[in-house]
Amino acid sequence: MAVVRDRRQLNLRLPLPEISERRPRFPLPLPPTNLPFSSGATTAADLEKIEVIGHGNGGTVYKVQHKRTAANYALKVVHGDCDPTVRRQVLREMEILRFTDSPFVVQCHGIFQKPSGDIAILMEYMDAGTLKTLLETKGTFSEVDLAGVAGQVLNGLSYLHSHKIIHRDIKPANLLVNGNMEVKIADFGVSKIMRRMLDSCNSYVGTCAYMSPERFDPDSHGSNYDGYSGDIWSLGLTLLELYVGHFPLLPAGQKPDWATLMCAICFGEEPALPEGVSEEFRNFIECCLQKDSTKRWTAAQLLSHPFICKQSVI
Ligand SMILES: Nc1ncnc2c1ncn2[C@@H]1O[C@H](COP(=O)(O)OP(=O)(O)OP(=O)(O)O)[C@@H](O)[C@H]1O
Repeated sequence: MAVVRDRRQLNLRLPLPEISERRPRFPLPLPPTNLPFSSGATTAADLEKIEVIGHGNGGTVYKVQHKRTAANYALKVVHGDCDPTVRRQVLREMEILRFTDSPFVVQCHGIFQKPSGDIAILMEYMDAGTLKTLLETKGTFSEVDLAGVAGQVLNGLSYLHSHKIIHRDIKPANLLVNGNMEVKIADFGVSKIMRRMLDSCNSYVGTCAYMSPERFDPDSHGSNYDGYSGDIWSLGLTLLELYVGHFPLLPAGQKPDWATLMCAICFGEEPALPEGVSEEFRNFIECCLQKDSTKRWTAAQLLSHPFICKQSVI
């Protein structure tokens, strides 16, 4: 991780990706404009760094406060001289975040670039951490809580998939939570925008523990799988992990190495739920974790599953 320098003089002149033939043609809404940073005259000097939230592959995320409004935000800062792969991931994340506008996807409030090339993405601040940290600090989730989580993530995935965006890295650490227990999808560094109907989605990116069998071993599952169903597999594993308290394809405490994961995901039994769970939850998880991706339900279909619908009418 590169040393973090002072970036108070960031300005708002970011050369956003060129409109080209390969840009998506779908009418994604632009981010809302009623933001404290919508004026080109505003600089990142208006933000005060409060603390470091965490470090990722791509840089450092700070909690910052807007001096005039006292509103809190998260600022992800990435060095201009970072590894080219990391830079590509940040640009991809920017490209997606600046277009998406859903209550179930973390909101982007602005993008800054320094002449040095350092980039900063200003996002809404999710003050309760991630589903991973909640699992670690508060323990496993009840079925009722999981139905709430699943409904929100499915709404986010349904939005993304309807705009031809595949997340490709759904896991507890990439689902942010705020104090109202609102869950939002974040971290689009390895996502893919399906620009044309025939785009294939078989590249090996994302966290392999949550990868679907067809992504792990595309040759055995046909090389042109659509990718959307891979997000559903990852969601199923995520929910199961939040329920049982450990990565569900391996015994508790076992560290997953690549070969063990490959065997568990591609050749192991379909992940099973423990005794005592409701029939709705068991069936919901089965709909997500079908090894045959063509049998997996879509995000839109899962939103009508009794496990989700039953909870929303209680
Ligand atoms: N909008 C946000 N609000 C609150 N915390 C955030 C926000 N965005 C990211 N974080 C937190 O900041 C930390 C670093 O995030 P970042 O996205 O840079 O890396 P990562 O997801 O941990 O790892 P990587 O991107 O390398 O997979 C994580 O703990 C993440 O949960």
